[in-house]
Formats: sequence, structure tokens, C-alpha cells
Amino acid sequence: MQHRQSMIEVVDLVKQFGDYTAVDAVSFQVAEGEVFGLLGPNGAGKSTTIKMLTTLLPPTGGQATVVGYDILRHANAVRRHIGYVPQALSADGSLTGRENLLVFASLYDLPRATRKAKAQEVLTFMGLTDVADRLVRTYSGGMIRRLEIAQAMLHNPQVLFLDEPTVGLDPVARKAVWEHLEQIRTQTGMTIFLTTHYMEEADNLCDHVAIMHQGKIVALDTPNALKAQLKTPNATLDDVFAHYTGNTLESGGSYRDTARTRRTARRLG
Ligand SMILES: Nc1ncnc2c1ncn2[C@@H]1O[C@H](COP(=O)(O)OP(=O)(O)OP(=O)(O)O)[C@@H](O)[C@H]1O
Repeated sequence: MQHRQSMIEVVDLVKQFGDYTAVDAVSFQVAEGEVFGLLGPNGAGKSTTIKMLTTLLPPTGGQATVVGYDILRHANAVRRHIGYVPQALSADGSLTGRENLLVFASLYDLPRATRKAKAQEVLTFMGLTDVADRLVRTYSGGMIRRLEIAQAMLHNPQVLFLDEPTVGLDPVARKAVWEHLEQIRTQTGMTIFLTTHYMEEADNLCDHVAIMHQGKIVALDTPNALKAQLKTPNATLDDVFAHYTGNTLESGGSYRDTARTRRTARRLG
């Protein structure tokens, strides 16, 4: 059951909601230690794909393994080996950062004697030591995101899934999240799977990028290879996206991003 050629293997994965096909026979592989980006506009099927791979949503068809375990037959084993940072807020604004981590440490059932030290370790790793004992509702959006990543790393998962990790963040906060993700990859060797609709994010962080459009993967390669295939001088990933889908992606600051940011602020009180 456990085979290690790749950390994620997806074959013809399908998700239908009624008559609507949100994910349409998607196939790809993610090698151990790489950062893999699923890039696409709102509604492309990215979140639905990540929810199936994290065992939150059963597929309608196809197969997938994560860390060698089948997402349907061995869902519990998948859950033990992955970390997940959802789009929706996963930190409690009325607790401190450290308290949030201790809640997650107990949820993951880490040995009691190790919980405090492990919380401190991930706080340091994500650059949150100075604010660890402040209420999360006083954190900036970027700090909250880094705390959520810290929460998802507590049990040393082999694959970290992040759904739009920097949506709604300003460019400085976004860059800080990128730097920390890069550090996770180099220092822990963790495999990282993220969804994004930011070209710059995919270009900066990802070893491989799959472009998703209307439920299908229309291109998959390294960012440089995707750009080189266009044969246009100085092609960008935006050009690649336009080439494969006939559309351009907004570069952020959309109504939807703003709505999400406001929702986050409101929930933190
Ligand atoms: N539970 C559901 N029931 C019906 N339709 C759904 C459901 N979840 C998602 N969809 C539809 O499936 C399509 C893909 O949604 P999905 O959330 O996967 O897209 P996305 O690429 O992640 O975009 P976003 O950034 O908006 O989350 C959308 O058209 C969405 O409306």
C-alpha cells in the first residue's frame, strides 16, 4: 500500500456536484520535497481538489494516494501524515497564539510532555515568538497566516496542504509567508501543495505548476518550462495562463479577496 515514488499521485480524479463537474478527470504527481502549485482563477476547482486530497470531500471518480495511502480506503492514515491550512480562518481570535498551538497539539494528540516545547519550536520557526502571548485578534493578517501554518506543522506532517495561503494579504505580508514556506521546505524537506491565483506566488515558490481551468488541468510543468514553451521573449506566467485559457488572472485586490479579508477581520472581532 505504501509506495514512495511520489508523495501525491492523482489519477483521473473527478468531483461532481449534481450535474456540475467541478473537477474533471485531473491527473498529476508530486515528488517528495517539492513545492507544487495548483494555479487557477476563482471557481477553477482548486479548493475542491485540495479538499478531496485532504479527505474532507469524497471524490466522484478516479483515484489518489497521499504519502502512499489511498484517500478513500486509508483516509485516517492520510490525515495523520498531512497538515492542512484551509482558506477559512482556523485560529481562535480570543486565544493567544501559543494557546491556539496548545489546542492543536492536544487535537493532534502529541505527547503531553512535548506540547509546550513543540509549540515554542513552531512559534520560533514561523517568526512569532514576540507575539506568542498576545491575543490573536490583535494580529495582522500575515501573522495569523503564519500562526495557521505553525498549527498545521505541529505534528511534523510529510505533506503540507495550503489553500490560497496569501489571499487578502498585502505584498509585504505575502513575501513573509513565502519566505517561511521556503524555509519549511529547505529545513524540513516537507512536501508542499498549495493552490493560488497569484502568478507571482506560483513563479516564486513552486517547482511545478499545474494550471487549472474549468475543472481541467490544461498545462503542467516548471514555471520556466511553461514560459519557455510560449516562445515569446520574456513571457510571464500571466502570458502562459492567457495562452492556455484565453483569460487573464487578476493580480489580487479583487472584491472577493477584500470580502475574505473583511470576513477574517470580523471573525477576529
Ligand atoms: N459544495 C458545492 N456544491 C455545489 N457546487 C460547488 C460546491 N463546492 C464548489 N462548487 C462549485 O465548484 C466549482 C469549483 O469550486 P472551487 O471552490 O473548487 O474553485 P476554486 O478554484 O478553489 O476557486 P475559489 O478560489 O473560489 O475557491 C465552482 O463553480 C463552485 O461554485
